[in-house]
Amino acid sequence: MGIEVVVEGLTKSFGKQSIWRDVSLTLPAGEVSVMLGPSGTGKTVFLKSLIGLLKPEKGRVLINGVDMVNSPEKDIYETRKLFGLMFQDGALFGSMSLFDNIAFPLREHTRKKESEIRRIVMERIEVVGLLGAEGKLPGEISGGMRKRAGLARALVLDPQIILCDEPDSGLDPVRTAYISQLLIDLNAQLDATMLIVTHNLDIAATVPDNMGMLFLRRLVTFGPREVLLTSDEPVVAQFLGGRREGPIGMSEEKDAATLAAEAGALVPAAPRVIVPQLEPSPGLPPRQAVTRRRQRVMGMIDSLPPAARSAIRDTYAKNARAATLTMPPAGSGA
Ligand SMILES: Nc1ncnc2c1ncn2[C@@H]1O[C@H](COP(=O)(O)OP(=O)(O)OP(=O)(O)O)[C@@H](O)[C@H]1O
Repeated sequence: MGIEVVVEGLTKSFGKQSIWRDVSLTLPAGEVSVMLGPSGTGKTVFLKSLIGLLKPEKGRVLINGVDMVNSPEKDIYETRKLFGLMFQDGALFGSMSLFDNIAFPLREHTRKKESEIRRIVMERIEVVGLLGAEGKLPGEISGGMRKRAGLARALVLDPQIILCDEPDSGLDPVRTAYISQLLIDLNAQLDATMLIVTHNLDIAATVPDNMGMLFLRRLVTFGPREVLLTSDEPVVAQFLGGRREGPIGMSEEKDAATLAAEAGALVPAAPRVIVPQLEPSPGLPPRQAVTRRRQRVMGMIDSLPPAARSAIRDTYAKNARAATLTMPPAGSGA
């Protein structure tokens, strides 16, 4: 099963530029979480801080008792092996075939024989739907295929925590839908803890168990997906509605005068509908995170805002009805 990641009071700046302050959240073990946020709010910096590649000035990132900010470098290095990372552009070596790219972490970090490496690499290539393309160079395939190759490479060391930085960037809506399904399928197969950074509203609406949003140097919210999807915080509503009206401007933050002018002319946003979360593809095992998440969320339900509470109760009631409908009738012998 995936491992819980506990982030406490994380604060990061570059020189005088503050990126975010006092970020605290827990990525529940084996669940899928999404971090949203306008461009430049430090989502990639957050991912890099989780694996100890960037050092926040304050706070802790606890994984199996190791603090990825303050522990000795050798402990951080060892713990980093639990992660699989998928970068925005796939980050593949241009002169190596897809096979060699995907085999790279195994050749670099393990002493496995070439035959064993071949078995693992081909298995991962099959999982991401790239069978037949293993001999190609990254320059000879599409952006979507490069992303999937990047994902296959992130999977070869059997990661327990998977971080994906904008898995949808540069993809058309159909390819993005495939990537969304692939992420859910991977979660069903590996039961790994996953954090996906994205701007994509379809991924946000259909993939995660939990969602958070970074804006104006702080974590606006993080929790069960229903909390963000029903939130009436102006910044969340604007982002999820994909609207120009609201606190997010072209250069992140609008000035007070523009906001006041907009407030007068604001058309009420359409009510948001919560679409069902994706299920694993037929033939795959159910996601183990589902039962754990349900227990966890029902345990905290009284502390959530009323709109989120009723959305969660609705979702679980619908799931229960669906489960009853698919049960064979009593006495049918099926
Ligand atoms: N190594 C670095 N040194 C200095 N500044 C940096 C460094 N890495 C990132 N930054 C700055 O931190 C800010 C946040 O960058 P980041 O890439 O994390 O944003 P993001 O939310 O992932 O954006 P996008 O959605 O556009 O990818 C930017 O202003 C960027 O210039």
